[in-house]
Amino acid sequence: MYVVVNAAVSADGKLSSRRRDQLAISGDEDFARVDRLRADSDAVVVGVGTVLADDPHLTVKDEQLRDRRRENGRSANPARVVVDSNGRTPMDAAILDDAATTYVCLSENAPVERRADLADRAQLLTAGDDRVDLLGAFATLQEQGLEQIMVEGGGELIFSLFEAGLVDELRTFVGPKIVGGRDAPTLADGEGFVAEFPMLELEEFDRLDGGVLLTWCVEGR
Ligand SMILES: NC(=O)C1=CN([C@@H]2O[C@H](COP(=O)(O)OP(=O)(O)OC[C@H]3O[C@@H](n4cnc5c(N)ncnc54)[C@H](OP(=O)(O)O)[C@@H]3O)[C@@H](O)[C@H]2O)C=CC1
Ligand SMILES: Nc1nc(O)c(N)c(N[C@@H]2O[C@H](COP(=O)(O)O)[C@@H](O)[C@H]2O)n1
Repeated sequence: MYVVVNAAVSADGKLSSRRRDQLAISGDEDFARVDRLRADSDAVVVGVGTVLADDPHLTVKDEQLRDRRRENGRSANPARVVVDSNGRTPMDAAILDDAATTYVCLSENAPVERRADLADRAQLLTAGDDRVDLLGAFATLQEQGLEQIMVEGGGELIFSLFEAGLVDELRTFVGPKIVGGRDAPTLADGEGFVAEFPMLELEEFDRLDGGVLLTWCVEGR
């Protein structure tokens, strides 16, 4: 399995504003790059915080990219995965439509009624007692044949994935905007590291959309 985390941050490192609703940081060029990365992936993963905040669809937008996937014997869209300990994904969430297979990763704590509802629209997998155990969940996704994984956020999930040692590559678009706010989400939130910080090696940097795309490899992976 190879895990790429992709996110867009403002020049001051925020994923969105303190209101935690969807904020366009990328421009057209970067959104097109993200679409190509989705098209190259077997699955696109987000945390339930992103589902509740953004209601993302997580599909490939460019028809030619979807056609190319079909020509290669793949589904038009990659699978979608939401990490959701208690089954909080709303039944009318865009990721539960029939545009792609969706996996909901739950913990043992998820109420039976929520499981029953979600099972109508998604494949359920369970890992962890109170919170999703990411190592367990990602191992199950790999058993399902999902090898090339793209993670789109948000900050809580990205931190936990680094903590679990699951990230191979980080692609960060840094956009020309200041958002500010001590409570605005950043690329890696969670509890934060105080020692044994994950270290990165810069592989590439490219100017686009008035900002910069940074491609980092995680040391030791
Ligand atoms: N600019 C960008 O590229 C992007 C921006 N965003 C923005 O980010 C914000 C959402 O981010 P955020 O609030 O951090 O939410 P996340 O999408 O990171 O989801 C976090 C939630 O996932 C669940 N979860 C389950 N297991 C774990 C685990 N092991 N580790 C971490 N989380 C786990 C938790 O909820 P529970 O306990 O209920 O399971 C947790 O609260 C929004 O404002 C959105 O707009 C999001 C994506 C990309
Ligand atoms: N790459 C990127 N740039 C931004 O500026 C963003 N706000 C995001 N957000 C992510 O894209 C998801 C929306 O996907 P759909 O268009 O609905 O398919 C959103 O939930 C974030 O994960 N990404």
